[in-house]
Amino acid sequence: MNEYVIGVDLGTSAVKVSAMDREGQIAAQQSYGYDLHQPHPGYSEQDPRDWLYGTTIAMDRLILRDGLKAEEIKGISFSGQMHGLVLLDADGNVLRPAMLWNDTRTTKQCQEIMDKLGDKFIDITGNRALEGFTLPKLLWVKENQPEIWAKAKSFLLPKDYVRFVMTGKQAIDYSDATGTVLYDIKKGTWSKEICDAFDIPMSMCPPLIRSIDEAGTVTDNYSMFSGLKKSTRVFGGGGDNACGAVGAGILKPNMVMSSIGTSGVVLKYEPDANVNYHGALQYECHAIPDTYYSMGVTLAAGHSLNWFKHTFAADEDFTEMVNRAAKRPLGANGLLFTPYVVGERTPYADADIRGSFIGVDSMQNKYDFVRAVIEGITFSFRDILNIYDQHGQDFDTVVAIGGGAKSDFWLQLQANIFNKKVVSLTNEQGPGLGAAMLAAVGLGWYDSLQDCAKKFVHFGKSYEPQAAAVATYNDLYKVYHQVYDQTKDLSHQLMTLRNNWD
Ligand SMILES: Nc1ncnc2c1ncn2[C@@H]1O[C@H](COP(=O)(O)OP(=O)(O)O)[C@@H](O)[C@H]1O
Ligand SMILES: O=C(CO)[C@@H](O)[C@H](O)COP(=O)(O)O
Repeated sequence: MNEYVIGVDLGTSAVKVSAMDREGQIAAQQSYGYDLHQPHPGYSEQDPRDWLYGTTIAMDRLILRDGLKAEEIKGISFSGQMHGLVLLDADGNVLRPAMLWNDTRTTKQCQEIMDKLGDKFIDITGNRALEGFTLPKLLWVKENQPEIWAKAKSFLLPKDYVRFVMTGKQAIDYSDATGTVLYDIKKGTWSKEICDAFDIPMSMCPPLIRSIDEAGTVTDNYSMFSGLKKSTRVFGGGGDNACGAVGAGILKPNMVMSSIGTSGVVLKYEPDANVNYHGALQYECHAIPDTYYSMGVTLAAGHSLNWFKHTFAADEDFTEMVNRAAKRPLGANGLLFTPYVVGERTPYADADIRGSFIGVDSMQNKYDFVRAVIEGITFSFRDILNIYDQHGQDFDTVVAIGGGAKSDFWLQLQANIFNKKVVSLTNEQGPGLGAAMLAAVGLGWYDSLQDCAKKFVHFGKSYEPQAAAVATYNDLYKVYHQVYDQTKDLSHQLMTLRNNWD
């Protein structure tokens, strides 16, 4: 009999499920898309039921369309979009739409957190309070929706909610717990000090589990709807970037990952909890037990390109649009784009900054604009790499994952803008692959994630920096780097006007 593990990658644009055999070969994949709701500037929400339906339908299709037998599915684990607040009542019902990682309505609450605890907050959590994180969202609900807050008994993160419905048990894994900023990174527990400071009952924080720990088995109900066997073992899983890093083989300090999904991420493996970037980068528990990672996040990486496509090239094929942009000259005929279309997180924690095109010229065409968007997103990653440079961190290889890594052009562009070797994976399902590996190790198929990586992770093509392009992009980056400072006052004035119109 064949035996499979399933990695569920609960992304922002879609859920992708991948079935893998013991040798790390992909047996089948399915995905299901869902909407993002942005009812006001800075708001970003999804209905947790959409994640649930999407995951169940995708899982059903693995069985009905791809012919996997339910009894062959031995284990399931998750990779989830991080930080999103799913608020539950005493019976485990969802109380309001989930507030996502790119929801930036909580600037006031972040300020209050930092005013009250300051550096102590960074010491405890490893992070500054930023709008996307879960604690400020809890405080926002408490302040603005007291009738909902009164019913709230616990909270979960996105993938933990899907796992809860699957198994009937609530838990959060350590890699996602750090992203709540309610977690004490040195003690390895929920922080009583932070909960007390902001009057969050400790009882709201669910039990903590490791990414490779068994969280339960499939409930009667979920078995009936999904076609999964009740004996299927379900493992903790991790935040999407931790899982992406596992699936990309980022298992030692000299390697860095770049991920172009809805968000953009530059991530580095860290062996212990003592490295201090003073909040300039996020610091999180890894999905590999007792290890950590740091990262910087561009809020709208793939999201900027998707926005441009929906708005100006809705009828075009995505790949064709990117291929046409690749044929435009380096630097898009003098057009620069900053990807701050939903505000920014790293290096500018600024909810009110907005994107701009600088250098618009009547000789440019639509594909210069697409190219400028792609180049601008990649320059924003270089801003993050600069922070690592400033902290004396050195590495020579970047492993690229995410939807953006499907494009040869974008992979080469990363090598040229970063001036580093960029390596792709033979299958770019980084986070889903990482999630499947967590289930494989949880089941005992492998002794460790490092062992599992030897079978499951396969590096693909390498992209070396091209000297002439590197020089051109160095010059352009010097201009790009000034755009934030020179446009922030204008963006803030516009945001004040918009808020008055609402
Ligand atoms: N062929 C392609 N070329 C370049 N970028 C792509 C391509 N296909 C998808 N993308 C980008 O990848 C992003 C989706 O990446 P993915 O890792 O699936 O996101 P998420 O996990 O956030 O749902 C999209 O926002 C899109 O901009
Ligand atoms: O906020 C973060 C990390 O801190 C994001 O990376 C989210 O975890 C969403 O990821 P994608 O949907 O872009 O994969």
